[in-house]
Amino acid sequence: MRYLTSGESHGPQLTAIIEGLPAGMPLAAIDINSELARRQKGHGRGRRMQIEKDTVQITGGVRHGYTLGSPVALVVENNDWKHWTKIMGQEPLSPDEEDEIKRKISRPRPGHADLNGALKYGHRDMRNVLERSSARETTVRVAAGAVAKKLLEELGINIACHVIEIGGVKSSVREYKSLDQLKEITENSPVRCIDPEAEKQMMKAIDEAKEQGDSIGGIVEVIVEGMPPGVGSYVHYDRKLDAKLASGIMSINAFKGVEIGIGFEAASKPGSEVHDEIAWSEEQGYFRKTNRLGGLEGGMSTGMPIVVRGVMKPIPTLYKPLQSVDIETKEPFAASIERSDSCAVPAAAVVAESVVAWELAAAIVDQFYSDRFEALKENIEQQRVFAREF
Ligand SMILES: Cc1cc2nc3c(=O)[nH]c(=O)nc-3n(C[C@H](O)[C@H](O)[C@H](O)COP(=O)(O)O)c2cc1C
Ligand SMILES: C=C(O[C@@H]1CC(C(=O)O)=C[C@@H](OP(=O)(O)O)[C@H]1O)C(=O)O
Repeated sequence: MRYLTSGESHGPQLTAIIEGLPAGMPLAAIDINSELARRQKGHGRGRRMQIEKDTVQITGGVRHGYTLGSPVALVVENNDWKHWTKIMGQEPLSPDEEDEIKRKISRPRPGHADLNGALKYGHRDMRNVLERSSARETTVRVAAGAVAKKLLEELGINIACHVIEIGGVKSSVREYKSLDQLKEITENSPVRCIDPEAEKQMMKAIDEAKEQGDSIGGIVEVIVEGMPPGVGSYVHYDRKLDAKLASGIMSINAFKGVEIGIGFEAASKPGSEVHDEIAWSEEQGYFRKTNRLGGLEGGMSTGMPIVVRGVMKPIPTLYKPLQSVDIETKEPFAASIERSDSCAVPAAAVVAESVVAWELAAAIVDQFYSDRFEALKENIEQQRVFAREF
């Protein structure tokens, strides 16, 4: 199963085409719209999020609320597009507008894709780079992830996310009764954090960064319950499930690191405090007494909760810009300022949840017979029974 996306940040729409979904899976726009709305929330977002009200149109692959097995096409229109038709070259310019509107972006922002993209594709107007390198594209990645989440949900697999650090403020509440409880709390938190004290400090840190024309990053965590054991494989590098999850997280704009389970902490601990002892019970079959390795061993799911974290760097566009060089004059200049978020970690948590959902759903669809959704459901149930009785 795979998908591609198309569309510019200020173009008319974003599109995703998903190939390889089973036939007969229930799917409605409402399943996707709720996820799009989650991605738009979060303290620290810029004005763009007030302009957009992201909603999806399913323009292919679904009939009477069920997938057909043909490619599923998802479209999200950009409300902001109507303000950009001239800049994006879709409307003729009058001679007195030419100079003003065709003005090139020539001062690359450190940390964004501007300069590398210009050097790669030869664009002297770096708007041609930023339009596609913008995280606006994560809208349709979340739409594709919502389809994956629907598939997982139907198979009894539950997924959630939360923010565990922003600008150095750490959440110290790491216990929760259930994933559903975690979801309920984070949906009501402006920073998607389950620690009310840390939540206040995180919001303060975001406001301070904004006031100072600066930006801050953070760490998000995704948890998945109900994965059957044995998804992925140890036999080849490109079938390892942990590698796929890491690649998915690293593909999100501004993500610079990934951890699975205790992650980097494993470096300083003895093996006896890292590996999870194996146990067995009649009702559960095999299980681990702890879950320090985050539900993955040997590139495969263990059946324990999958725990993946990702670190997001601070947003590169700064209202108090860093020094850069104008590519036309080669003179030093302050980097250009585009309207920007000051912190997008809460939104990025939803993106991380979506990419994890996608990678897990794709691994399942690729591993089990999945032309017919009902058959896939039976196969997953059989795998659970097989593992329990093994
Ligand atoms: C949800 C989200 C929102 C973002 N918003 C902005 C923004 O408003 N301004 C900005 O400069 N970068 C923003 N970024 C980060 C850039 O898109 C990212 O840094 C850029 O694409 C360069 O890629 P890299 O950081 O992965 O190297 C955002 C990222 C995410 C995930
Ligand atoms: C549009 C979104 O995020 C954008 C990501 C982004 C960037 O450079 O990555 C820059 C900003 O774009 P704009 O200049 O249009 O406000 C953000 O708003 C979104 O998340 O939907």
